[in-house]
Amino acid sequence: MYFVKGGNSKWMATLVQLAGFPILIPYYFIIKLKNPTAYDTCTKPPSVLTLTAIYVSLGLLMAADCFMYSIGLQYLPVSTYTLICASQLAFNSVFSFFLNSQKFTPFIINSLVLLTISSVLLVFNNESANPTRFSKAKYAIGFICTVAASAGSGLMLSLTQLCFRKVLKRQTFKVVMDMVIYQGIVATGVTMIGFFAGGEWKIVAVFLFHDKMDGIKAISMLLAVWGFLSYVYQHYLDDRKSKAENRNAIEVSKASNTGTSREE
Ligand SMILES: Nc1ncnc2[nH]cnc12
Repeated sequence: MYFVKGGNSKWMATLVQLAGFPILIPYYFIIKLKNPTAYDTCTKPPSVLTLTAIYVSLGLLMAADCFMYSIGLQYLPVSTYTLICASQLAFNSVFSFFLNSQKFTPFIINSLVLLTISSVLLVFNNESANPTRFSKAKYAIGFICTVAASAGSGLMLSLTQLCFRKVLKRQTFKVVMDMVIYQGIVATGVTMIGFFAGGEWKIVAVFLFHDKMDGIKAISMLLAVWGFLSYVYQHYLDDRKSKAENRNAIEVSKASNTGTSREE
């Protein structure tokens, strides 16, 4: 809406993607008062230097990512942009495979194939996509930036998970909230510097947008939704399996306890 109605500041568009994190701060303290054990940890935390390095690098990655999303939003129609963004699931799976040993099951592969096809279809669809607003070159820049941003999102999530596993070694409420808030502070701070240093002060308010939906976009959207559902279904199966395994483990441990007490 902002760009369609004449807004021109990429920094401003980036800022609105990032600046919402303070809404979590009251929740952070309310939970602390209500449930102090959510903050308990047994292991020694990493040094301040290590934590700072993690928050700053992930914060910078997040700011760069949102800036590229802003370029994509500026040069692409919203439906095209949104469909390309669906590829972040695929990127997330690939990075999770390499960084966090996530497995590729048939449902995940199905999801990846569909999401990739759905995004690739859009490359051939730039004729009808908002023909008057931007040139082919800008469409290409928007496309590349949105794909790069989607890859960046997948990378960022996988790196965050890697940090939780290998460096922070915990996933308590506090550790997760610290990550979200400090990463948000770094990303918002960097973006504000860019906004003021770049001199992009003038903001045009916008209220409405209209975006055409044609045949290829509809098919692309269908594939993206199908791919996404496949991905969600795999997670549902994983969740069910892990719950069943937990139940079995509890039953086995109960049975072995009963056996031991009878022998005694
Ligand atoms: N994951 C994401 N997808 C699309 N746009 C975004 N802006 C910030 N994060 C985003």
